[in-house]
Amino acid sequence: MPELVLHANGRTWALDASRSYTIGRDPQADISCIDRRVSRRHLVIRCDGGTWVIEDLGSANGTFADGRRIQRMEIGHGSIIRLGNVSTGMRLDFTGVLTGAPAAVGGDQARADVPIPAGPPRGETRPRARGATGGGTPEAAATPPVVPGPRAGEAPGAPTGAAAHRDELFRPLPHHAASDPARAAAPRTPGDAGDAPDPRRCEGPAAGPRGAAAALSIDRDPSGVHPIVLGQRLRIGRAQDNELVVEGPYVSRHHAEFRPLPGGRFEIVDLGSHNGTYVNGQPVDRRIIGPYDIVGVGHSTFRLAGDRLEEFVDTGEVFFAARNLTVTVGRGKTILDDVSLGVPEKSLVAVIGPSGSGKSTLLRALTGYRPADRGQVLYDHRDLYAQFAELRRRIGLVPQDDILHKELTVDTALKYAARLRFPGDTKAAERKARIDEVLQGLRLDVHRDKKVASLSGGQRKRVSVALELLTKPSLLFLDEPTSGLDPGLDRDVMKLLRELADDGRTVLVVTHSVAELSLCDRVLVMAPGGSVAYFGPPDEALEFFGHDSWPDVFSAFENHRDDDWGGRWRASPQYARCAAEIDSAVPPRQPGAPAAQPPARALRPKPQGWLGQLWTLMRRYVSVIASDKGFMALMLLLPAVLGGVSCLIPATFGLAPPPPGSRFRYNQESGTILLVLVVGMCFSGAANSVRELIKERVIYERERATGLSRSAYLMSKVIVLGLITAMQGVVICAIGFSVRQLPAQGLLMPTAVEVCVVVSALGFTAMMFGLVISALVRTPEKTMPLLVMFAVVQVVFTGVLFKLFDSPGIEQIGWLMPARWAVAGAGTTLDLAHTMPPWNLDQPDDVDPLWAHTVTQWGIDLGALLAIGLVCGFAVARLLRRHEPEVMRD
Ligand SMILES: Nc1ncnc2c1ncn2[C@@H]1O[C@H](COP(=O)(O)OP(=O)(O)OP(=O)(O)O)[C@@H](O)[C@H]1O
Repeated sequence: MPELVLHANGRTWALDASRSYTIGRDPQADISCIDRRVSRRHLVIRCDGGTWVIEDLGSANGTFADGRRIQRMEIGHGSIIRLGNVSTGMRLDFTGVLTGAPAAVGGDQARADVPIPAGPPRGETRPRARGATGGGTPEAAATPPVVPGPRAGEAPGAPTGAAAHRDELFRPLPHHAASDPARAAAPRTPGDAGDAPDPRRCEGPAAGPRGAAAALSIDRDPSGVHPIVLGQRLRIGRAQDNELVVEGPYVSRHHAEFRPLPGGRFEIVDLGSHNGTYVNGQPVDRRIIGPYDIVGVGHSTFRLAGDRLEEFVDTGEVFFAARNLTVTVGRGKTILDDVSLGVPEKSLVAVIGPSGSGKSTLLRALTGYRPADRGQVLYDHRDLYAQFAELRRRIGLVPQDDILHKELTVDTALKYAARLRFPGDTKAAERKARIDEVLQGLRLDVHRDKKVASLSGGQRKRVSVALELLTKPSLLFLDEPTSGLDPGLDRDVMKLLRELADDGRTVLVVTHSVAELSLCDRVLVMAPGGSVAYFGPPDEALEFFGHDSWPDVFSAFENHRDDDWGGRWRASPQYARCAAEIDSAVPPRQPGAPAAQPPARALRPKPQGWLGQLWTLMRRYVSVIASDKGFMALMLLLPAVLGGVSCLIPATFGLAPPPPGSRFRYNQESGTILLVLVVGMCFSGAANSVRELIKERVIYERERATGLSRSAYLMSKVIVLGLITAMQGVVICAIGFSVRQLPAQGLLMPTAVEVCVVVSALGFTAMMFGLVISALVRTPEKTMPLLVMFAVVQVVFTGVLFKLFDSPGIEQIGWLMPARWAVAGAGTTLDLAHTMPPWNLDQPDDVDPLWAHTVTQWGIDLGALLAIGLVCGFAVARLLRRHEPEVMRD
C-alpha cells in the first residue's frame, strides 16, 4: 500500500493507507485543528484503490489546490493543499515515505500521529529536514526521512497522541494574533495566517483576522453554548423569564421553544412570534430539528450539538459575496453581466460607473429586491435568495428617495418605523431607547423634533440611515445618498458611512461622486453593458485604467462603449487575485439548485401582526394628514364648494316632483342637481386618493421588504380615506340639500339620509378608483389627466344626459361606472323615473329600470356601487404587487 506523509505547520504525520482520516475543527476529527477558516469536518484523506485522494466534506470555506477550489483530488508526493482560503488558508503538504519508514498509525489507532522532522515540500520554505538526506537540495526536500519518536524538542515520554498535538497542529487562530502581544509584535511574512488584514487590498474575506472570522457562517465557533436538560423545554425570547434570553429588535418576548420529543429528539415551536422562527432559512411553526438544521431567531442562529444548543450571534461582522450575477430583461438584453465581488466585513465599498451601467440593477440584485437571473448572493455563506425570508432582516437599504414622511417630525417618523419593524410586544420604552441610541450615534438628537421636510439634504439622508439602523442590519446598502448634495455634505455623508463600516457592518454605496472614494476600502467600477471594469482598492483604480482622473475614465467609457471592459478586467492580474478570493469564500453551488426565490409562504406576515400593522399605519396616516394643513383645508373646501355650486342651479321644485295641481308635470332640474352632486362626489373621492400611493411608493417598497403586509397597508388607506370621503359626502349633501325641497318620504330612511348614504358610497368607490390610478401610474404627474378623464366619463354615464337603458353596448359599459349606480340609487329614493320627464313623452312608462322606486332596487344599486369599490380594491392589491421587491410578490 502506498503511504503518505502529511506536513502541516511544522508537524508531520505518516498516513496509513488502510484507513481514512478526517481533518477539521471538530475535536472528534482524526486530525483536529483550531483554525476558524477550517470547517468542523473539512475534508477526508483516504487511499482509494491504490491512490490517495482528498475529498472536501462540504466545507464552508473550501479546499484549494493550484489556485482552484476542489471537491475531490488525487494527491501524492508534492501535493499542496490549502484549507479555508486559496492563498492564506491552512497548508497541507504531502510527500512520499522512504522505504522502511514506519507507518505510525495502525488501523486500530484513533489518529495518525507520527511527527517527523521533514524537509520543505516543493515550492515552500520550511524548517530544514534533519537526517541523512538533509542538505536543502530539492531532492532532499522531496524525499524527507521519516523519523519515528518524539517531536523535535519534545521531551522523551511526552504525550505523542492526538490529544497532545491537537491544539498544536495548526498555529493559533489568526484572530487571536491581536490578543497575543508576542505574536502581534513579531515580524510578519506574506501569507502568514496571522497577518493583519488590509481591507483596502483585494485579499478576500479570509485574508486576515476579520476575514477569517467572518467567512465561516454557522461553521464558526459558537458565541454561546446552552446545555439542554433532557425532557425539559427551552424557551427562547427577549423576556428575562426565558431559559434562553436573546436580545434584538426582531425577537419577541416569548419567541420560540425547543421541546423534547420521545427518543431524545427535539422540535422547535414558534410561539406566535412577530418576525418568525426559521429552520434553514424557511419559516416554520413547528419542526423536528436534526443536527444539521439551523434554527434562526432574530439575528441569532442555533444548532443542536448533542446535549447542547450552540448559539451563533450575527454581530454584523459578516462576509458578503456575489458571484456571476447576471440580469437579463426583455428579449434577452443583458443589463448586468457576470458580476462577482467579495466584500470583507467592516468594509465600505463604493459602486461607481457611468449612467445606465447597471449600478441600481446590481443593488437590487444584491439586496434581493430583484434577484439576478443567474448567479448567487451569499450572506455569511447562506444563499440570500433562498433564505430571503430570514436574511432580509439583516439588510438595510437606503434608497435614493427618502423613506420617511416629510410631514412628520424625525422623532415621530422613527417611532412609527420602529412600531412597524419591531415585534408587537416591544414596549414603548424599548423602542424609544433604540431610537435614542441611533439618533445619538448619528448625531441627530438635536434635530429630533424638527419636521423631516425642514432638514437639509444631508440631514435627511442621515435620518433615512437612522431608520434603517433601528433594526441593526449587518449590511447597509445606499443608493446615491449624496446625489444633490454639495461637496461638503457629500463628504459628511461618506464620512458617516466610513464610521458605520468601522463600527461593525458592511456598507455598500452606489454613488456618482468620486470625490471621497479614498474613504472606501474597495471600489467597484461598472462599465457600459453592466459588466465589472474594476474591483479593488480605490488608490489602484486610476492606475489600472491608465488615466489620471476619474473624468478621463468616464470619458473613456463614453467614447469606447463597445469595448470589452469586462474582458479587460477579467484578463487582468488583479482579477485573478480577486476571483480566487471570491471563489474561496463561496461554497460550490449545489448541482441543479436555481437562484431560487423563497417560497411564497415565507413572505406572508404573521397573522397576529396584521392588526397591529394596520393600527400603526392608520395612526401614521392620520398624523401625516393632520400635519399637512394644506391638504386638510382642501379636503374641507372641495366638498363645500361642490355642494355650494349645486345650489346655484335654479330649480323651483328642488329635487322633488312638482306638487299636484302645478302646471308642471315634471322636474327636469332634479336630474341636473343630482348630476352635479354625483359628479362632484366622484371627483372629490378620486382626488382624495389619486396621489396617495404613488407619492409614498418608495416608502412602501422599502417597508414591504421589511415585512409590511400589503393588505394592512391597503386597508389603512381604504379606512382613513374612506372615512374622510364619507364625511365629504355628508358635507356635499348637507350643503346641496340645504336650499332644496326633497320628497317627503324615502324608501327606508328620511330622504336626505338615504340619498346621502348613496352619495357617500359613491365617494368611497370613487376613492377606490383613485387608488387604482395611483397604483397604476409610474409618476405623480400622470395622475391628473387620468383623474379628469375619470370624472368626465362619469358625467357621460350618469344616465341623466341621455338614455342609457335599452342601448346595447352603452348600457353594459354604464354598469361599470360608479356614477351610473349612484344616480340610480339616489334616483330610486327620489323616484327620478317619474320626476324627470321620460325620454319619449309618448311612452311615459318607458323608464330606467335601475331607477325603480323600490327598496330592492335601492339595495341593488347601492350593492353594485360598493361591489365596484371592492373590485377596485382587488385591482389595487394586484397593481401594488408590481411595485414591490420581486421576492415579496406572493
Ligand atoms: N426593467 C428593465 N427593462 C429594460 N431595461 C432596463 C430595465 N431596468 C433597467 N434597464 C436598463 O438597464 C440599464 C442599467 O440600468 P440601471 O438603472 O441599473 O443603471 P444605473 O447605472 O443605475 O444608471 P443611473 O446611474 O443613471 O441611475 C439601463 O440602460 C436601463 O435602461
